[in-house]
Amino acid sequence: MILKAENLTKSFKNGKKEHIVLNSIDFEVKEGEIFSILGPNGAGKTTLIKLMTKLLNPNNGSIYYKGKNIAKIGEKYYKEIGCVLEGNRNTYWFLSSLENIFYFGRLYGLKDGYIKKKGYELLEFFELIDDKDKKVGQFSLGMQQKLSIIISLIHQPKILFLDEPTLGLDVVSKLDIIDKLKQLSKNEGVTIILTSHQMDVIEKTADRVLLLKDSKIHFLDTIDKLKSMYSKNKYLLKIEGDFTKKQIDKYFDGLTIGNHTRNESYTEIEFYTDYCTMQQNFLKSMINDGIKITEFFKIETDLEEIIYMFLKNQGDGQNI
Ligand SMILES: Nc1ncnc2c1ncn2[C@@H]1O[C@H](COP(=O)(O)OP(=O)(O)OP(=O)(O)O)[C@@H](O)[C@H]1O
Repeated sequence: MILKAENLTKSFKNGKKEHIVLNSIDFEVKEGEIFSILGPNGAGKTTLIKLMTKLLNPNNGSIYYKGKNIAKIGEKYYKEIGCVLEGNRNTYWFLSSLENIFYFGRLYGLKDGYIKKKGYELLEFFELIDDKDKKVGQFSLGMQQKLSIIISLIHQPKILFLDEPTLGLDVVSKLDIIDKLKQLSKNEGVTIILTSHQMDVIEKTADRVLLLKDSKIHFLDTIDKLKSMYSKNKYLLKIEGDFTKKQIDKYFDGLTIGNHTRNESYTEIEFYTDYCTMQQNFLKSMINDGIKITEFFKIETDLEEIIYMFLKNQGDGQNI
């Protein structure tokens, strides 16, 4: 475990009212993992990142880095972490990428020789080496984001915090950044803590996800666990000819019906069920009644759908 939050509470004053964003939450981040923070708009994801990077102080509770309270570590903590918050204010547009790297490297107190070596290494790794002398103002969004990440890695932090790292990026840039983050975590052992609203990014990167809602943690585990706990079996059945409403009611009695299409030549029905035996029984009786089934398969529920239903149901997973 590299980071631990204990009884963490953060509220903001909204006029005379106190708005509690995080209410006494506890969690641990494992060394080298990619840890994703999810939640609806305003859930407190950025606030949590700001608390972990000491840009904000909690009202209550503590965060421990390798067992030490970050409030007591002082400036040294910033040598252990790197951070890219949302937006492109992290770099200077009138400077080249290499000049930006030197500027920020020197702010960390690093020697020029080291900055050059590490800077070139990172520029190579992120495939920006050919653009080292180009002004950042001429960079695409994807290139700017890569440079921001390079800068946040120049002092070899143990933890990298990223707030919406792939926001606004095209598919290629997004996949490229995802690939680099995975390599950093798996090969270099960098712990990555990120927020994102893009479920494909979470699904491709995260070892574990923390789901925030209503100032509490509703889930903290792997995506597979989330899927196995909250995804219901969703199936599609296609049959020849028009299936009457009466027939649907007869055969699908007790099952949740999703989208369905009916026309003269075929009927397509999506339905949810948890019970294998029930499916088999109703399929059997359909076949016995001479109904011709042309397709029958399970539809994978994607993460976006699961999270949506999970949050809609207050995280209790009922009705999914
Ligand atoms: N400095 C601040 N002063 C007052 N309220 C704040 C401050 N920072 C955040 N908040 C409030 O705290 C809540 C959580 O904000 P935060 O930005 O952490 O949410 P988020 O989960 O990152 O949202 P989003 O997904 O929209 O980026 C919001 O209601 C926001 O208005």
